[in-house]
Amino acid sequence: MHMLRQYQVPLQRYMALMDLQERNERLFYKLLMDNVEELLPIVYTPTVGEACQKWGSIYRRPQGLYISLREKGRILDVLKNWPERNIQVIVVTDGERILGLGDLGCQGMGIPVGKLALYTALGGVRPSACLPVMIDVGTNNEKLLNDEFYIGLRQKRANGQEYAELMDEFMTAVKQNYGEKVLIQFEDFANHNAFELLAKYRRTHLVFNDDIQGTASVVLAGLVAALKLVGGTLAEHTFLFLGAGEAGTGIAELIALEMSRQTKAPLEETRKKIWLVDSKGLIVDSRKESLQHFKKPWAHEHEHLKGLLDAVKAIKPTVLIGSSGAGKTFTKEVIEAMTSFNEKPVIFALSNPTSQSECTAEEAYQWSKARAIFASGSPFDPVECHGQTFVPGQANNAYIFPGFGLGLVISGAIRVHDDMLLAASEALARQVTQENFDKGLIYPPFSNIRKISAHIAAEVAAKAYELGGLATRLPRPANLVKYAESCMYSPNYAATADHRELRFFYFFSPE
Ligand SMILES: O=C([O-])CC(=O)C(=O)O
Ligand SMILES: [Mg+2]
Repeated sequence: MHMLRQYQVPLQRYMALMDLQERNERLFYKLLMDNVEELLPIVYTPTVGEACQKWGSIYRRPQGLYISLREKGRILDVLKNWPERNIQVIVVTDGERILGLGDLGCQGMGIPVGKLALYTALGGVRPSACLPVMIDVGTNNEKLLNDEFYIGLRQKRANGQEYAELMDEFMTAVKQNYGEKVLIQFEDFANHNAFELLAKYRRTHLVFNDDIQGTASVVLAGLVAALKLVGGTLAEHTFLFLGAGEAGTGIAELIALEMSRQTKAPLEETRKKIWLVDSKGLIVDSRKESLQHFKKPWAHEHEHLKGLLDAVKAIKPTVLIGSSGAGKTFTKEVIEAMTSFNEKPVIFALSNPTSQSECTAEEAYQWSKARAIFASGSPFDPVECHGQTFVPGQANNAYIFPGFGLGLVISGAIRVHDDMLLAASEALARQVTQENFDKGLIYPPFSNIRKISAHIAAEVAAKAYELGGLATRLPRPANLVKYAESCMYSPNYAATADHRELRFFYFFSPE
């Protein structure tokens, strides 16, 4: 840590950490686990975003498996080249929508690498059981296509049938090579592919879309916790989203589902409490014909309004959620409007990395006269405002996916069910202590994440057992929290450490 801290530039810390991961994986994880709050912003958002933007020019080692269009027809062979056989979690991207940074092509590999580092550090999945995959179908990013250090295919993105066939070959090969209990996490695909891939493979594979489902679960947990501070039930609140893509519609649907469970009202009714704004304005019934299918359920009766501010003034939401990937869109006027009709406006600026955040923590607290309940996707430092210190929450799917995946792995689950997302969400919300609430926190600190993940894993596994046939690890362990904890990788040197590491250890140790 002393050496890392001497680097002033976050990207240099990132590179030093990636070198350490290659050189001494165990020490890398020990460091990450013991200093999670300090190192998360390096290994993960925001720094990982910058790393992806510069991936080609900081490249040292592959770190994961690159599968390109040129391997079409041979993907199974390519998978067999990966040195580890016993894979439990794959994070795969095609790089088309990396965080809120857009199409970064092959350089998006940084995201699967970072997510899987968190699977191990925060969720306790063994490092050797994690496989980062980049499906390289080209990029539409001109700057990258002309960049001498770009490492991917220099062509425009394949789409349509060619794309679908490549993905299908990959999905089939994964199941053939690793069996049906391997978890495939889709990450940072563009909207037009993300929804389709999830719908297509959720019935045949163990798949989880982190941007749709993970984000939904973490935000619902934060909202449930926020209700303790603002009062009322979910159904008594009105929600407005800026951004109607994977995150926005995913969160909206999970909120509607939870409302429907609580009030017994049908989904079509509970959805009406939720409004979405996209790049063309408020989503309303008169736009229905031209809307993409995942936006249609949110086209309620209302006159069409073009801007966010007009929508805020007309809908008067109690909760405002930014999920558009576009930074600086929660302006002073928008936050002041939210504050004019809410005692405590709930404001979530979810887009990543920090540069794409809809507003900063400081802006949210200043413009709301310190009344906002604020959370963001990327971390912000505590803010001094009106003589008080506010610690913003980090509504990031990193709270959910490591524990969620662990729960699937330890129960031997073969499918993901929406009820598991609600269970994960409840488990996370339950981990917020009175002490946290007293400080205005709606998420527990990341320093407790291993314990939080064990609880999430236990609830997800419990659901898998409850939902008959989804869990294949039998018999069901009696105490699932203890069982989850006992399964978690820890970076200690055990007596059975492999020879290479032992040699390394003895050579350098003074004894
Ligand atoms: O990676 C993150 O920090 C959260 C996420 O999934 C995204 O922004 O796409
Ligand atoms: Mg993502």
